[in-house]
Amino acid sequence: MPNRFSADLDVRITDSSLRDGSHAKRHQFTAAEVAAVVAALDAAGVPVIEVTHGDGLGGSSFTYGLSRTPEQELITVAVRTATRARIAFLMLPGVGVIDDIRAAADNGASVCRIATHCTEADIAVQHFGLARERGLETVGFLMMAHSQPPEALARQARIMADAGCQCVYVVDSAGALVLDQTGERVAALVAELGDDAQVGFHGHENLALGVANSVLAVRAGATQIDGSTRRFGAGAGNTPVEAFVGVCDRLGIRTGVDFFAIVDAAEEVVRPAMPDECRLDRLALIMGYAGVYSSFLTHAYTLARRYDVSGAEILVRAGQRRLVGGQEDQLIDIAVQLREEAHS
Ligand SMILES: CC[C@H](O)CC(=O)C(=O)O
Ligand SMILES: [Mn+2]
Repeated sequence: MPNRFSADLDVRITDSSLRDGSHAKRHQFTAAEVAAVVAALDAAGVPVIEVTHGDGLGGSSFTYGLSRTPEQELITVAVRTATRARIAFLMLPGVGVIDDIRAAADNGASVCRIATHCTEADIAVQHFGLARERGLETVGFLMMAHSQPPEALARQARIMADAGCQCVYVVDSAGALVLDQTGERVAALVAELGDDAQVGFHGHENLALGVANSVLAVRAGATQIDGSTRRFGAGAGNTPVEAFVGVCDRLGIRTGVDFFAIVDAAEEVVRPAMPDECRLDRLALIMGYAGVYSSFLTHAYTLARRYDVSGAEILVRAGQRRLVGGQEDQLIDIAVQLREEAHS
């Protein structure tokens, strides 16, 4: 397997349970839960662990959901707990501000991941610049990557790489990419970026393809893969790290993560921190099928109850409106509209 970036690993895994899982947890992590999960993942050899509000730095708000514990406190606890793993944070320009990056760096996080909708890479330019100035490793997230063809994504990846991004991710926010569609997008980025930046893949389980899509991403040249232990993430959850590690072991792809240790961590440490299993239920499947942003799931459940309308219908209409991350307030509009239609 070609690997241009590391002698020891074919793929570097980033565990997103403590960031993407924040959506499923409605942002209610305690410092003790973060310490326990980081200790277990670190001991299993997970090289990078992401810790932030689900919507990234600055996400704690009425629109996205208030955090129980300030995210900078969680980052600090994670940094203090990890012995080998690097701690990453996510930020969406506009949800967070540049001072949030400075604070995360001051608190010891060392991987800065900047996420934009996959047609809007240019809004991240100053953030990559600052992160590199601060000596942070940089990662770019092109979200909702199913919605653009490979060539368009590659052009956006180029913008990120030119701004100082060291690894651009194809982010399947809706869990909507199907097998070769993943490989084609990753391959387009690899061809565009060459030695200028690595390529990564972040999958969701809404069509039950997280592991398969991730393997195809690796075969197409991705060298960084995201997952969440026990699938703890938005929608039906993320690519399960423990299953991906097991599959990689079987395929001879070196991840550096101990399969049995991560399986134990999933069962004994991560599961107890989860409010429920992340399920491939009706709403999650609809998200994958209709191409809807995974983090809309908890909002759809809440609004369906509040307005006594169908959560499935909210998500179908969100797909028809082609809503992107950050447009959570439009879900309220859809729910109100459904309510009015039901009573007219
Ligand atoms: C709100 C940010 C979002 O959850 C990032 C992400 O993980 C994705 O788009 O899948
Ligand atoms: Mn995600």
